[in-house]
Amino acid sequence: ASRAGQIIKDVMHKGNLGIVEKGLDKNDLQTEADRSAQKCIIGSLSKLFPGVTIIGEEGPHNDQPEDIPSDWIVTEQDKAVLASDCPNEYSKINPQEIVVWVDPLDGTSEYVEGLLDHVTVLIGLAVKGKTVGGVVHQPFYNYELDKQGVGRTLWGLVGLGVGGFVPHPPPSDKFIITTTRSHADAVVNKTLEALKADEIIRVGGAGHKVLMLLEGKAHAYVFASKGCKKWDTCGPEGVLKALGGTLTDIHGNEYNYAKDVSYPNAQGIFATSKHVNHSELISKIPKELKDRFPY
Ligand SMILES: Nc1ncnc2c1ncn2[C@@H]1O[C@H](COP(=O)(O)O)[C@@H](OP(=O)(O)O)[C@H]1O
Ligand SMILES: [Mg+2]
Ligand SMILES: [Mg+2]
Ligand SMILES: [Mg+2]
Repeated sequence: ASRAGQIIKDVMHKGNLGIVEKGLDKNDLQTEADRSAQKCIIGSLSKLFPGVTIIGEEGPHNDQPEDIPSDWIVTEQDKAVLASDCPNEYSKINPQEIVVWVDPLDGTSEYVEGLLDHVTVLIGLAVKGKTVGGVVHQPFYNYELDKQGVGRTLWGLVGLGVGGFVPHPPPSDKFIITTTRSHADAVVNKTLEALKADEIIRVGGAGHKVLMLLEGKAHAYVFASKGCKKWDTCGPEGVLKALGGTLTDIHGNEYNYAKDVSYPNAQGIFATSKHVNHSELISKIPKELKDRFPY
């Protein structure tokens, strides 16, 4: 994830983002950074873990090894994480039961607009369809103060814990929701109104919004839309879950991350930190809004 983050920075510094619109949707962009970062992550992981299914946002991985620059292929692993004991529940997993969901650049709209700290690299780990871990790398963390910064990498594994950041509870004297800044519609906004937050913070990226929960800047991430996909949520959910938080659809059901599922999170996103009563908050969404999902 951090090598991909460096590639994302290199593309920004070169200045030609190579933007294309995906399909017919002017709100769904892809840049050279999305494409190259995915080659780096999937090229590296598929070499290290050939039996594991890896699914990336930017399409199937058809590259031959010689098509990927050799310095994009990472073989070293994080010594600090590997020094931890692997929880027992993971000691007998077959590679066939694992799916890795890769969002090489989350927050592409914000990357293009220069809101650089909204950008993250997301790698999620699912076993038998359930999210068990994740990595959220923020390449431009603190970039306005620390121009030479290397970003930061947050990780979590259910049963082991989290690393790369200091968890923080949200304020107890007000209720804050974070949501999309670039993909809102009438249903998204009506759902937010029903929850009666004191403050709504609109920022880019599914990864960035889960960061806000991890660091106590918001109580809930609510997005009543089918726009997010499995690669947007698996990685962030892994870190959140490892810290006792919850990410579900707007009915309160967990998503299935097995390799044959459809990509859209068609029933919306509802995520809370462990300091919030998830089901009580979901019960505040009016039935007529919930009944619109999936749509
Ligand atoms: N209506 C929509 N169409 C396409 N993608 C959408 C979408 N709504 C949300 N997403 C995707 O979900 C992620 C989080 O969105 P948001 O920042 O609006 O909360 C973004 O991921 P990417 O930037 O990786 O594509 C975004 O593209
Ligand atoms: Mg995208
Ligand atoms: Mg994304
Ligand atoms: Mg993306």
